Amino acid sequence: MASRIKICGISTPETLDAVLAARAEYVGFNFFPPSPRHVSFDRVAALASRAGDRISKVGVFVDADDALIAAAVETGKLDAIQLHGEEVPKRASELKARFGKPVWKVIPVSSAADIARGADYRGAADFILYDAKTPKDAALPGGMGLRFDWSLLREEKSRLPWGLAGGLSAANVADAIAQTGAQMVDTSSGVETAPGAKDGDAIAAFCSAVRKA
Ligand SMILES: O=C(O)c1ccccc1N[C@@H]1O[C@H](COP(=O)(O)O)[C@@H](O)[C@H]1O
Repeated sequence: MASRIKICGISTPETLDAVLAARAEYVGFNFFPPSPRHVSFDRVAALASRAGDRISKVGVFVDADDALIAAAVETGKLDAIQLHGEEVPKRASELKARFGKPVWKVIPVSSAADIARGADYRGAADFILYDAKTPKDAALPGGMGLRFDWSLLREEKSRLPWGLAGGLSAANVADAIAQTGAQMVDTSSGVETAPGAKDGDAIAAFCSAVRKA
């Protein structure tokens, strides 16, 4: 079965239409203010209503408080909450209980020990997304086009559904799927011409490469 696809960091109607046309399963809206892909509430309301039920809408949060997540869930009509910060398992379970939405926990990876941390979220999160660890002094914890050593995923034992992110593009996603068997692949900067500027052709090429993989 083809891997599911998430295109993350969508902030314009034109690029949302490209994601819909390419039949990705998930679109990501970024609620981390320092990100070049951050969306305002006004904008996300318009995007959510344009998308309707044609795609699952995932909100990306970095150590956000409940008030921000509540406003985003409501305004962006979110179907899932992606935690891309240092949220511990207890925080993931609290958010799952409070909002009644699937919680995706991102695990930043640079070693086998990081992959093992996925199991800590059993019973707390619904889905694990393995992404490359960004440098300590980086402005963003994701969205930097960095890859990790995919062979580390051979040790994946969380027993949770999981996906792969980090430096994926149309050029390497088939190889990533072949090497890891990822059930879902997620990209942001790999379908851009500049940080935050998504490219419709690159989105289509990415989705096509996943389906051919
Ligand atoms: O994209 C961002 O700006 C971002 C900011 C803060 C947290 C997460 C962010 N993006 C996520 O990171 C992955 C990997 O990005 P990339 O493909 O390597 O550019 C992306 O899929 C988003 O889920």
